[in-house]
Amino acid sequence: MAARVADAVKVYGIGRTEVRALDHVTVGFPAGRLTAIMGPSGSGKSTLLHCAAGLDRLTAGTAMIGDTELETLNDRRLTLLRRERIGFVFQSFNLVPVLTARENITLPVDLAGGEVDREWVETLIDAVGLRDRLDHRPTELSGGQQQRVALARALAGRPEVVFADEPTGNLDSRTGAEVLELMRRAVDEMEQTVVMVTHDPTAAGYADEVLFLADGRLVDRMERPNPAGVLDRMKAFEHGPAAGRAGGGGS
Ligand SMILES: Nc1ncnc2c1ncn2[C@@H]1O[C@H](COP(=O)(O)OP(=O)(O)OP(=O)(O)O)[C@@H](O)[C@H]1O
Repeated sequence: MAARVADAVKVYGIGRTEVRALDHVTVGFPAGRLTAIMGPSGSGKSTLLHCAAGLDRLTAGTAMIGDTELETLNDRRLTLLRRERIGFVFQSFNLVPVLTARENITLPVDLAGGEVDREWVETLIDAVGLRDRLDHRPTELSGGQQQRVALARALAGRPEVVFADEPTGNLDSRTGAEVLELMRRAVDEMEQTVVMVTHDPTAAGYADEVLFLADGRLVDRMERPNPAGVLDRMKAFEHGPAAGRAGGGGS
């Protein structure tokens, strides 16, 4: 497993304002696969992604990247682990506005003090189709181009796993499809591992497996998903997880 959580509990707030965002979730994210996390709004998708990626800490349970238990790391070592071993893609691209596309792509590796693998970066630049936009700053790029920069940036350090939170949430469907195809290629052709939160059954259709959350619990999973099947399963969950289990077909 590239990453996993075991018996993961995340509670926000205390007393009357307490929200149990993750309620004993155990799940692994296999290396060399694209896993999608779906579920209704508020079901804990982003919380699971953030805790698995070391952006936030669990209240109880364990989160692991490879063989490293994140609970054993202090904040400084957790930051280093994120820099050195994880790639991130966010809905809002999160590029540095004053840097060019090329500088954005190599920034995390530069920050980690690592050697930039020039050949690999050139491969990524061609893979995401940005060769003719490298000297542009983010404001001079379309949303789809910005997200392709963000994806190349996430992959630049050959991370053990890329975590993507609604990577196509700000893109139209055609541009979103381009980004999803690139994530698929990163897995199939570059042996990368991607974990993606999405609301979109079409996006989930690019995954090897879809995990379904409801009320902070893992309620179902689907191998080799197709968008129609994912949509059906989602509709069932909108009427409660019990309905989802009863109505969902095989996985
Ligand atoms: N920082 C926080 N403080 C308090 N409650 C929070 C915080 N972050 C999330 N929550 C709550 O935890 C629950 C799970 O939130 P989370 O963002 O993980 O859900 P989600 O499935 O990603 O939702 P969405 O699809 O709407 O983004 C929700 O009830 C949310 O209101």
